Amino acid sequence: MIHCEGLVKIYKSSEVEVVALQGLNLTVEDGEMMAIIGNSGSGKSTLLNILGGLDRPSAGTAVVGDWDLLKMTEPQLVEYKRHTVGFIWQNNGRNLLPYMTALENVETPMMLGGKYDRGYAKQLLEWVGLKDRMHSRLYQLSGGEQQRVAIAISLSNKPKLLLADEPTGSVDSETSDRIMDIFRKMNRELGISIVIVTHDLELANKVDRIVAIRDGLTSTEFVKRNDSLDTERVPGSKEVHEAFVIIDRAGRLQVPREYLEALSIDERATLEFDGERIVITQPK
Ligand SMILES: Nc1ncnc2c1ncn2[C@@H]1O[C@H](COP(=O)(O)OP(=O)(O)OP(=O)(O)O)[C@@H](O)[C@H]1O
Repeated sequence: MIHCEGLVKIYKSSEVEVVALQGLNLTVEDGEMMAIIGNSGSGKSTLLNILGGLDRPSAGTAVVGDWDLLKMTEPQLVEYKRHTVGFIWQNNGRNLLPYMTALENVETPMMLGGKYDRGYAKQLLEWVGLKDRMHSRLYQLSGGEQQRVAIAISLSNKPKLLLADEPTGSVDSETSDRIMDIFRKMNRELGISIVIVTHDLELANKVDRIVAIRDGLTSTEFVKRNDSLDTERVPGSKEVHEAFVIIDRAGRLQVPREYLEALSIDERATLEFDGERIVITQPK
């Protein structure tokens, strides 16, 4: 579904240049539900905005389905946003119309996209648990309910890929669980690929794969250890993820800063290979 290689994003203003993505690699399979984690400023939103067609990459490869995000013309970008991706923000106020009902809020983008389908709009609201509130105006709904309307809207164009930037950032833990259940259901039943950006490790643990971004590069990947086990059916089971460091085609990997600091390794290190292990040490 997603293939990024050597992806670079540079923000330029008159005085400064910020390299937000420095050659990032990421692959997401069709039908996968995964999370991206990373510290503030690591480049998570930049990546999501590029994948959502809201921002243009500076260099590298970024392909989503059949679309090449570096080569797309403006009209193709509009087409892409309209039919291939759905987007959910933490603060969805900018998408929702407060004096319209939940149903009208879902129907409006359908009309703009030329695919009006009232039955499907109602079905979406039912899926997100708002069957009884679909005729309520937005300002009459709680923050969590509004977030669920935003999820219904993001699915209104029947996207193949759903991008969610901190989707549970402003709701309580019960609503957060509910939102994750909805994502899981959409992923399983509609086969939508889902990428969730989050600070919340609890949330990230509910997906099969987590990719950590550090300084604009994918650094570590965590894969659920026993993904053949349906953990939802095993009460009290803890989901276990195994950590892998990501190595790109050129053999580059990111060594966690705390490891380097603990060994006082600065610009150079010694690399030894003993036939089984590669050992990084401080130069003698
Ligand atoms: N429009 C912009 N102009 C200039 N610099 C930007 C712009 N947007 C982001 N940046 C910079 O790019 C880097 C990555 O920002 P980004 O918003 O992608 O990080 P993030 O991981 O999503 O952070 P957070 O978790 O705080 O949202 C940061 O150094 C940020 O200051």
